[in-house]
Amino acid sequence: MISLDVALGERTYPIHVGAGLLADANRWRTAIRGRHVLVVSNDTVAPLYLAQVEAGLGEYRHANLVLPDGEAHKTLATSARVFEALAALGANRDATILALGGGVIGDLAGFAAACWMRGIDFVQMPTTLLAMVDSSVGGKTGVNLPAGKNLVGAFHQPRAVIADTTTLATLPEREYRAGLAEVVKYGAIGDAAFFDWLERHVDGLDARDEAILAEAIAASCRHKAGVVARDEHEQGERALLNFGHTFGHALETATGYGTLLHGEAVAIGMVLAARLSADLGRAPREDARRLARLLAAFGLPTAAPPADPGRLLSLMQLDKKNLGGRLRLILWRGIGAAEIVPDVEADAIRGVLAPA
Ligand SMILES: NC(=O)c1ccc[n+]([C@@H]2O[C@H](COP(=O)([O-])OP(=O)(O)OC[C@H]3O[C@@H](n4cnc5c(N)ncnc54)[C@H](O)[C@@H]3O)[C@@H](O)[C@H]2O)c1
Ligand SMILES: O=C(O)C(=O)C[C@@H](O)[C@H](O)[C@H](O)COP(=O)(O)O
Ligand SMILES: [Zn+2]
Repeated sequence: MISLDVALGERTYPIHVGAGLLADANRWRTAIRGRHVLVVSNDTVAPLYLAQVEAGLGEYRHANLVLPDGEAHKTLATSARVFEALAALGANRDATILALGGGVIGDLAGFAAACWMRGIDFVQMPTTLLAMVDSSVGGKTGVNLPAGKNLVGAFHQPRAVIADTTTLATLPEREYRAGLAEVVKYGAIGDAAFFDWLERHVDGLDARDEAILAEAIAASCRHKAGVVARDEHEQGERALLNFGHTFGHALETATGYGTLLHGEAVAIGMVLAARLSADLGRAPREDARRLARLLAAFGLPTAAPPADPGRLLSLMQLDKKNLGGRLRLILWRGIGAAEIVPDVEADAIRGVLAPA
């Protein structure tokens, strides 16, 4: 097992990554402070893993809420179902939500935890690669609106992250590959040596080699934990974690949530951001090609599906990073170096959005 902390003073919390952790209730029960526990999961994950979690909940007053699966359900309406379940359980301020699932469940259950009685504890129990390396860490919680991704949300840190890597055995191939996109992101934005390492370990990661995968998850969590500890509320450096996301979120919204997986949209978004950086003379074009090659080697898409560039641009205009009506994007200086660019010309963006 690998353990590391997200260092946030009194709110510091552990990330545990290892095989069999869901069944090891002693590991995660210490994160539960009160008597009431609501387990939030979905109808794909619950049949696989809920029993293991329930077995560890002996003396707690607990209930389960099993939601329909899918990004299309990461909505305000679904959060209302979590609030209703908390009310039915009689959950007070010392209640804890256990979020058992991928990033959709983590974001949604975390958002409900941030809102219920103005904030209760929650524990992230990620079961996808993407959730283990990214969404379970850092306290960004929220839901989508038809107008855009994650437009309603709160920063609310979990009490612990329990990543049981045995759950990855049942993760479908396409979802696994989508998780690799966020792993590549860490190398692309801030760690050229890690990027090189990923290039050398494509086969091992493809094969889900246990040791190589554990190293990739640990490295990703270390990156994210470091950034979050230094800039919890995205006043600066944390925005770099959004590399590829302004494009990616616009594509997810434009194509209807769930058509493109988040990781796939981010893969395409990173390629577009890298190409835009090269067009603007900020990054070597060969680095942009190298990034696209690595993503393609992981079986990820690198070109946008048909979508109206005007609509994409208007969706990008509602991105949370924009200030003063200006498009503020995460661009690139090349492998291992991303940067915040405060005022990117719409015409330059149109250039990379235009169908090839
Ligand atoms: N909060 C953050 O910092 C952050 C970071 C990255 C992504 N996100 C969000 O995370 C979401 C994407 O998360 P995701 O990629 O985990 O998608 P997801 O939660 O939809 O899970 C992917 C699919 O895998 C299934 N699944 C989950 N675990 C499984 C398992 N062990 N075995 C079999 N099937 C399993 C799910 O039911 C779902 O069908 C997006 O909404 C994205 O915006 C948030
Ligand atoms: O943790 C962060 O900060 C990130 O940006 C991580 C992203 O991978 C993630 O998709 C996040 O949900 C995007 O946040 P948003 O602020 O753009 O909605
Ligand atoms: Zn992301």
